[in-house]
Amino acid sequence: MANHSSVRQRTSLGGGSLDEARRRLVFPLDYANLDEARAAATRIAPSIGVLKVGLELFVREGPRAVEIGKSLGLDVFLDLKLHDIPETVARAVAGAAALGVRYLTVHAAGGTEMLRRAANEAARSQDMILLAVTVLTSLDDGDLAAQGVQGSASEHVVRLAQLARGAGVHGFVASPHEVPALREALGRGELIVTPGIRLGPGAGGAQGEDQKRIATPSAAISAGADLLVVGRPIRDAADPLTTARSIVQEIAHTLHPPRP
Ligand SMILES: O=c1ccn([C@@H]2O[C@H](COP(=O)(O)O)[C@@H](O)[C@H]2O)c(=O)[nH]1
Repeated sequence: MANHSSVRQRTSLGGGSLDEARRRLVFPLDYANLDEARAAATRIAPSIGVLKVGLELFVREGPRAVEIGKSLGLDVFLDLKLHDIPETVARAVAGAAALGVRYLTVHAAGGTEMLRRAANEAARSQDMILLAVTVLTSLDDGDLAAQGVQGSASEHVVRLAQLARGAGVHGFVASPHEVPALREALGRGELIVTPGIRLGPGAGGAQGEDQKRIATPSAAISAGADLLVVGRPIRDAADPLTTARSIVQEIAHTLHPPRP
């Protein structure tokens, strides 16, 4: 099992300003087929650190989607959000490790035994980092109340992250809003990944699409996030590469503000 601080260290997020910022940007290959995904990945590759393969592409194309990132020399994040009985999840984690992915997600809500089996299986692979998805960024306090969850999304995120850490998971997916509470509860050594990133002033409310807990890249970095997942703001931009580059600049300036 990975030790307390090693997961964040293993991502090597330090280094030069622009290169460090680039390595923190995760681009989801949310495309309908391999050709579209490969074309987009090839175009955007110089400005990102990680390619994320999610349900849409993996369900259609399977492991060939993972090969896109590997062939471009990028870390691959397999975002399958596994949530099933412990035996089934453990065997799926072993399968993902065999594909050579760097990151893999499971749902923290799967419970202690499922998380423990997943973490043990992930630890067999030297390179794979298991991430526990806490509360999806598309949910807010009202959605959680409708599911019978007591308290705020932030409280639930911390509760689930603590459960996952107790089971041996040291990386977490949450919205930028919960990062300060997670850092306070878990310390600096854990890896925190934040989707729900939106650009510009609209990030305060209007431009979230189905995302409900959103923030700008600079707000996420200031809050203490390690990796930022930015999908549609790049994918659907008129010029995706320029948009990705400007996000990298924003991350770099937030990490290392220019001296006055
Ligand atoms: O809580 C979560 C967990 C995962 N995601 C994934 O991140 C991207 C976000 O895409 P956008 O287009 O930037 O909204 C997407 O692949 C999700 O499956 C998430 O959004 N929230």
